[in-house]
Amino acid sequence: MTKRILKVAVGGFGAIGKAVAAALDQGIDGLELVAISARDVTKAKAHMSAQFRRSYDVYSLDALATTADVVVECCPAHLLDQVARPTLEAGKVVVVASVGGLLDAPHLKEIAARTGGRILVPSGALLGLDAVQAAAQGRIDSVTIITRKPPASLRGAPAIEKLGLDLDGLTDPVQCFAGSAQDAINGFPANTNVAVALGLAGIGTERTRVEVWADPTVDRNTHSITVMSHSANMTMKIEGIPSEDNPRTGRITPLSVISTLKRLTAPLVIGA
Ligand SMILES: NC(=O)C1=CN([C@@H]2O[C@H](COP(=O)(O)OP(=O)(O)OC[C@H]3O[C@@H](n4cnc5c(N)ncnc54)[C@H](OP(=O)(O)O)[C@@H]3O)[C@@H](O)[C@H]2O)C=CC1
Ligand SMILES: O=C([O-])CC(=O)C(=O)O
Repeated sequence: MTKRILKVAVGGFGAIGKAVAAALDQGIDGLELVAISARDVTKAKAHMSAQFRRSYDVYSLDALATTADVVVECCPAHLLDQVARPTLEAGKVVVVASVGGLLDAPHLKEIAARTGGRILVPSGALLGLDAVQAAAQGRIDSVTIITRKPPASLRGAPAIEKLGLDLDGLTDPVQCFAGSAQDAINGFPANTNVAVALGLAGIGTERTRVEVWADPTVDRNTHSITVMSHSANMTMKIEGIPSEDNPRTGRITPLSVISTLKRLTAPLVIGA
């Protein structure tokens, strides 16, 4: 019997999308890149012809599902629905990077339940979601995530604009937010997807406590997590190196997406 090859499309060609597409272009057993989506099509084609083994078709976000079995969403969060809805309506798999966008789109889960489509959320820039989900099968008492980022990684966040914080002038760490993951994502839509993922894995985004710090003393996107539960207490920390393309996004995030894609066809799955 021949192994099934899954056709993959990548929606968004920024820090995550380019890295995921590049890995697929290099060749991953069981997966085939068939299309990408980009806002600037000319730039994307130039990138592919300079950096990739071959060039791939460029589709609009909402058309990716017509050509692929699995669509990777890695575009700005407000476009999540354009990628995910048609993919799920077709009963296919969407891998979501903009996890925060899921909070505004409960209908996506309903569509998936109706059609047999699936929404997969990789660990992204976080760690330990497997253990948090295991603990959530029993009783979790509290979940806290403290995010410290180099000031440049927070540039453009609506909460920073609202605070009027001069990120370039910071010499000491400044707490920019304390509250729930549900609220954090509104102020930091490109910085607290991890907090939303943690909330969805554990006790929900309302009960998951978040702090965000602009910290000129760190050069990594640092997330420290504490979970108190009936089965285990956890303290976890990840120091992600910001990517060259987009300092808001750590280098590990596209690697996490690739790991999720590989597990779709792998004969042995660890940490499932
Ligand atoms: N789950 C997690 O742990 C993490 C999640 N994220 C989230 O993942 C998402 C992607 O992140 P990242 O790759 O860093 O973001 P980038 O901004 O680097 O890339 C997004 C890409 O989408 C493109 N785009 C914009 N509009 C369209 C459109 N209409 N059609 C096709 N493409 C479009 C942008 O093009 P252009 O640049 O030309 O506008 C850009 O290239 C974000 O929502 C981010 O917040 C990020 C880090 C961690
Ligand atoms: O890379 C990171 O540190 C995480 C991030 O931006 C996010 O969760 O949105």
